[in-house]
Amino acid sequence: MLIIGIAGGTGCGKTTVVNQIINELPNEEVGVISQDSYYQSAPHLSYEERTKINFDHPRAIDFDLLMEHLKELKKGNSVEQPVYSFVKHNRTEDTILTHPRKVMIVEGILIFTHPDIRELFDIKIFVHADSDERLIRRLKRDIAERGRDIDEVLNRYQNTLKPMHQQFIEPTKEYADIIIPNNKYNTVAVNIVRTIINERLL
Ligand SMILES: Nc1ncnc2c1ncn2[C@@H]1O[C@H](COP(=O)(O)OP(=O)(O)O)[C@@H](O)[C@H]1O
Ligand SMILES: O=c1ccn([C@@H]2O[C@H](COP(=O)(O)O)[C@@H](O)[C@H]2O)c(=O)[nH]1
Repeated sequence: MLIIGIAGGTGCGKTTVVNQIINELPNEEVGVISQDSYYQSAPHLSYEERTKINFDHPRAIDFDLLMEHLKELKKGNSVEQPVYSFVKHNRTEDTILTHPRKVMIVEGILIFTHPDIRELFDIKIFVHADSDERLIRRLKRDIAERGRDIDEVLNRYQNTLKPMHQQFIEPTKEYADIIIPNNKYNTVAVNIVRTIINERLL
């Protein structure tokens, strides 16, 4: 199994890049795991309390479960990937049965901060977009898709997202084998990664 890690700050375009990469690849050969599915479950907290969680700190992620699932997939076993609700800020009751594939792509803002998880990646890719681009994209996306308003996004950006990005996410760029500039859609980079995957699938 080839495991590719794709990291980068919120709004840099990780999910979009992954979708572009896997589009046109046979879906029985390539699977995706999203770090977002592994936000800690917090059913004991009220909605109000959950809105105050710092979701951009590594402790917000259930890395133990993510590690366990990646190891199981590597062994050839299927896992139940949790489903997370950004609207409720909580893990849902649902899971997605995820089967091992020849190529597994793992994407998320903090996946390169965890040394043992970093070790599992055969290829590490960091997607870069400037912080103003990322903020604009995040504003539009979170208002359109994640039930937020402009104040929520800007407050979170100033209070946690920006400092956490600088402390935890940006420094992990140094672990990357490939850095994809993504201020604009980068079809050349997407095609290069797809070529690498296709070679593995031959
Ligand atoms: N290169 C790009 N140029 C303009 N908009 C983009 C680009 N890549 C992604 N987007 C848009 O920005 C938003 C955030 O992208 P997304 O892929 O969800 O980022 P991430 O997964 O890194 O948070 C989405 O609405 C997406 O359509
Ligand atoms: O309940 C939540 C959990 C996370 N977030 C934010 O999501 C991003 C990471 O997801 P991307 O898809 O990479 O943008 C992170 O910056 C958290 O702040 C949230 O808003 N609510």
